[in-house]
Amino acid sequence: MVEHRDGGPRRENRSAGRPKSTPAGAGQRERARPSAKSWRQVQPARRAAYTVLRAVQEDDAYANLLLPKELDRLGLSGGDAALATELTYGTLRRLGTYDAVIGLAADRDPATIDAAVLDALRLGVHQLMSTRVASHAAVNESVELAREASGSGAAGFANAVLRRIARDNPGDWLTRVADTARSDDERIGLESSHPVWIVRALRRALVAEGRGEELDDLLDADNVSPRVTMAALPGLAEPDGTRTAYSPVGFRLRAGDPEPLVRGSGGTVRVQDEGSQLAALALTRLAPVETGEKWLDLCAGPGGKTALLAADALAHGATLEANELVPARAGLVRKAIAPVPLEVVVHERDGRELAEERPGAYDRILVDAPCTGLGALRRRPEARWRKQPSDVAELATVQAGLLRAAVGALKVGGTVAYVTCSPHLAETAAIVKQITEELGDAVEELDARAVLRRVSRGAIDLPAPASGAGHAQLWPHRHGTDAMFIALLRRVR
Ligand SMILES: C[S@@+](CC[C@H](N)C(=O)[O-])C[C@H]1O[C@@H](n2cnc3c(N)ncnc32)[C@H](O)[C@@H]1O
Repeated sequence: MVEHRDGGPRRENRSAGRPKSTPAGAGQRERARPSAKSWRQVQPARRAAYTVLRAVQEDDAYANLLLPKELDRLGLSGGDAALATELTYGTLRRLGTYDAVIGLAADRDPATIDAAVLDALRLGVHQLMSTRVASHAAVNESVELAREASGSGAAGFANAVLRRIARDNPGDWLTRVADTARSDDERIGLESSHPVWIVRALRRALVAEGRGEELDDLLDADNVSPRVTMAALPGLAEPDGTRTAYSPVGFRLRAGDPEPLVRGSGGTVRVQDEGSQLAALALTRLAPVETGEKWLDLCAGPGGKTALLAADALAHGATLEANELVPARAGLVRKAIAPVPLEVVVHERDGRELAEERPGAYDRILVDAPCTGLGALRRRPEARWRKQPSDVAELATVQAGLLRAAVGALKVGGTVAYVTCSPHLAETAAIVKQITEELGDAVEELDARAVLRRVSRGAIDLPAPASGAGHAQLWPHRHGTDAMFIALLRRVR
């Protein structure tokens, strides 16, 4: 039986506890610098992907931050860069399924396989099961990577496992993997490569709005790279491409790399998920802005939404302050808003303290709260394996504290937008319910879905939750956005 943590692959050092007598893959660790010959044998795109996989497993690196550096270091661009990206992201996303396949093909728990060899196997399995790469290339280069990592014994082991996997088609392996599941949720987790606790959390969120039947589509969407969406800062730039369906400032490039357009625009055009655009605009456009309104972005780093708030504040004569707990991220906020000619003070504080010190000060506050990020799994390929159910409870305390403090910092009649890029009910509806119950008739929840329908360029499918609450939930499979949650609370006394 393949061992999983909640259906996901184990992340502990896979060498630990490995039986000394196990054969190949296990280890003689004849690790040495790759020979000139082996450097020739492994394509740079595969080598880049493998390097990133290793760093993600060993150093807790983030693939989306490390991969561009690795591409740069190896001088990869165009098709090679695209291949390296697909191999890295695809392998990381599908790790749960691939480890289960490897466990069956090797007839041993993947946790007992040398970690560096296991990563080489995962890269090979991804190519065999999910790409059109020729199987001899997928097998040979992964075997070479295993050899470099752990010697000829490991190469023999990797060769045997990958050839066994290559013999049958991916559908057969998926059926075998599904047959190992002890429950329906575990089966769904293994097939879709999601930890079981995340499968359940996503299902609960969909069921809450009467759309439980969309779960498979959502899990599939998590395994596909999102299309790049751009935002044109209102009043400072115009959408320059195919317009997106919902955001009035969103568009897609006709083709190619967004970087030259971003640079050429002086930062007034930027890459931004359409859901993030809508979340910011739901606050700035929920009602006409009165000149002199005071706005605050309480959890601003790295500043994507701050830039949109700043542009709308500038256009309508409002003022804006921003705050971010982590100084390095506060620096990113300053950079993000630099293209907007508006004076914005960026505080570096715990948002709860900052807001508590300013009772009744603001007309509009954005609380884009720190969260598990379960709504952005498609763009953070390793995140699903890193997050733990215990993270949710810890974050919920901070989220409730930030929202409570933000409401206190509103003027009477002012509005806070509570936003997360997670659809987990404990981080979304439960936080809003807790704070509205706590504050009683001091706050009212506005109809965020109606606001979004007004802001949106086109019709937007936002079912009402059975609870009757006013929030809006966006979804990757339905809207093509990250799963952003948006609730609007108005202070009424
Ligand atoms: C979801 S991110 C915000 C994303 C940002 N609004 C954007 O669109 O680019 C949440 C941010 O809150 C920050 N944060 C975490 N705890 C905080 C706290 N207690 N007070 C203020 N900021 C906090 C995190 O460092 C993180 O940068």
